[in-house]
Amino acid sequence: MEAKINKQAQTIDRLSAELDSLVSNPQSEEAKENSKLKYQISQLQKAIAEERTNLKPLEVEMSASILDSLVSLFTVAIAGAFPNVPFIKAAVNPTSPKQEKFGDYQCNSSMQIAGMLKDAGEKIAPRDVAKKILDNIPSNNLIKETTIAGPGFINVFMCQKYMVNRIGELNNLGVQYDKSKSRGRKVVVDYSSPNIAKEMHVGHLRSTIIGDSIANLFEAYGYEVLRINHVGDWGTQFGMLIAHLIDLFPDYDKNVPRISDLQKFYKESKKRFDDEEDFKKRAYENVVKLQSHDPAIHKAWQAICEVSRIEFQKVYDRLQITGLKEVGESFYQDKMNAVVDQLKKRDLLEFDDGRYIMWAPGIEIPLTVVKTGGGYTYDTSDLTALNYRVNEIKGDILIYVVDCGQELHFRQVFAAASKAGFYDAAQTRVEHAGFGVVLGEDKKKFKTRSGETVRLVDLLDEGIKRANDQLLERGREKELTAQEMKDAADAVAYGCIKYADLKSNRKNDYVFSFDQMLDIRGNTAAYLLYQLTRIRSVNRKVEGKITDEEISKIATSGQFDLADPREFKLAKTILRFHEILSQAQRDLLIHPICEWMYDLSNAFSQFYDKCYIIEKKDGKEEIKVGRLILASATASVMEAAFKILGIRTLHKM
Ligand SMILES: NC(=[NH2+])NCCC[C@H](N)C(=O)O
Repeated sequence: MEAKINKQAQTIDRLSAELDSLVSNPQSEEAKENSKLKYQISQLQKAIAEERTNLKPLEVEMSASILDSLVSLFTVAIAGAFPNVPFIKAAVNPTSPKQEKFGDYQCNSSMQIAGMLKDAGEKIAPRDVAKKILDNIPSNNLIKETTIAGPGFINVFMCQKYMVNRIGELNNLGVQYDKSKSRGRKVVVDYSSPNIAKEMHVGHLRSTIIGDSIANLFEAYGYEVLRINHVGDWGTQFGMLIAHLIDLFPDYDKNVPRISDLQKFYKESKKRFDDEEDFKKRAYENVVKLQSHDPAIHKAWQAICEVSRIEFQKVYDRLQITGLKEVGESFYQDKMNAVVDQLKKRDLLEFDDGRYIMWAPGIEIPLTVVKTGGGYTYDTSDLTALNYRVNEIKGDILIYVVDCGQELHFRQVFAAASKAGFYDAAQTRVEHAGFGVVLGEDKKKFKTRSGETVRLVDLLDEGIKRANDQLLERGREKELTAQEMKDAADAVAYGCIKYADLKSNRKNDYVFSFDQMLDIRGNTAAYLLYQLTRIRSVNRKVEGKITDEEISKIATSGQFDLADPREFKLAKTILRFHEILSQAQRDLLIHPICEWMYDLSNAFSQFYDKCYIIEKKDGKEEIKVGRLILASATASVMEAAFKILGIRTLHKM
């Protein structure tokens, strides 16, 4: 019985998440008009309602995310107030800065419920709906007060005592992540994934940066995260690369070939392939030999992979990307036969002009599973990889951080895999987290002045140079040691490159601009890292005047208040941490974390300008301990957020 309820609860969660992402997906704003989407939404609502009716009574689920807790409280209240309404999840949002005087959060479900009641023939004004909802709010320690505004909005004011306790806890324990939902669950994140023997380009940089922070996010909440580098290390192009390698480096199996420029090597091979008949023939033979594991040819292939790997690793080392495990396309070679056999057995493949294709439900273009001549494709290897990740690795969540250009490919693969029974969407969350292309400041494809692809190492070098120049401009070499200067330049350069990417909605194209990303006055890592050093230095003001123990005692007892509106605002922003991260896990969008960090830093500045840590009263100094606690809580959540973004913080800069 318990297990059944759990499963239903999970189904509701999943459906709600699907619904939320349909409704909140910014790109689908116009598409909302789209009747297909509307239908989907109403079907989802119905499905949720059905699950709900089997699952009574609803229970309040309080969590570290204040928003999620409020949603739960209101959801329960609505179910209690209107047991016959086919139930929806309460719509609660934090109020915008302009509306803050009307409340901290707002629930606007009353109108919708009144509409649903009206459809069912019952007339009741939204404001009366709101009253009834409020009568049914379960007792809790979160809400201080509520008001009904306008046509039936419910404004929620947060309880200060609750906030004080949570801030005190942050001071004493640091950020705590609720791991109850992640226990024993695995997340597979496929990211970076460059191609062997080709230059790793800015697209792979995006994938690396975004993928790494998605992986960090799930890991923070206790999931077992597998970071998979699905490198393109297989395919017919290796035939020609191997032929060229054998000609140029006959001792390839003894010494790592010194190919300094793989791009050039690739181009040379291609040219010979196109021009020389004999070379072409050898290239084809190599493909066959590679597939049949001919030892010498296999070694040549490995040598080429090794050269690439060394190049990739340079980028990973500099960006401090760790834990990324290479499981490339070649890994699935021997597993593809079995998958194709299964598909054939289930009669899912269609013979079409020499090749085997597979139609996936709802998708106009079929997958090519077997090429004319028997070879496999990118579709085949991804179907196989998905099957492996679900059924061998036992992943519960699969995430593919790959450019939006491959959106159709992933829709095909996911739909086909589900049709083939490789996974059940009710059990396994499988998502393509796509991202847009990188543009230069001229809004054209990102290239060097001479039109070449930008080498990532060069790009990173330039970042370091610019960050260093900036530090010199600010005269920092007078304060910092040589090592501190180097650390600062590294952290600022890589931090800024990462942050600039992460702060824009990944689905959009993104303009790469060093000037913007390094601007110490803008919403950049440079600015935020600097803010963090300031926040951390607050303690210095009271050095020798109060001990950490005394501070933590006050934090524990909750004997401080948030009387000044700037203190209150800062506390409220700090406490949105888990709400923001919970949404990020739902949407796989990182930019709201950056927006929140910027808000947090602004809230801190406003607080710090007006709320003095030491106040003079009748000629006596009074230490405002609550303010110290607020500053330390700010630093804790900010550091935690930087960690998730994969950005190293500094003590001095
Ligand atoms: N499972 C995957 N298909 N992952 C992404 C691979 C990306 C591919 N190597 C590329 O550079 O475009």
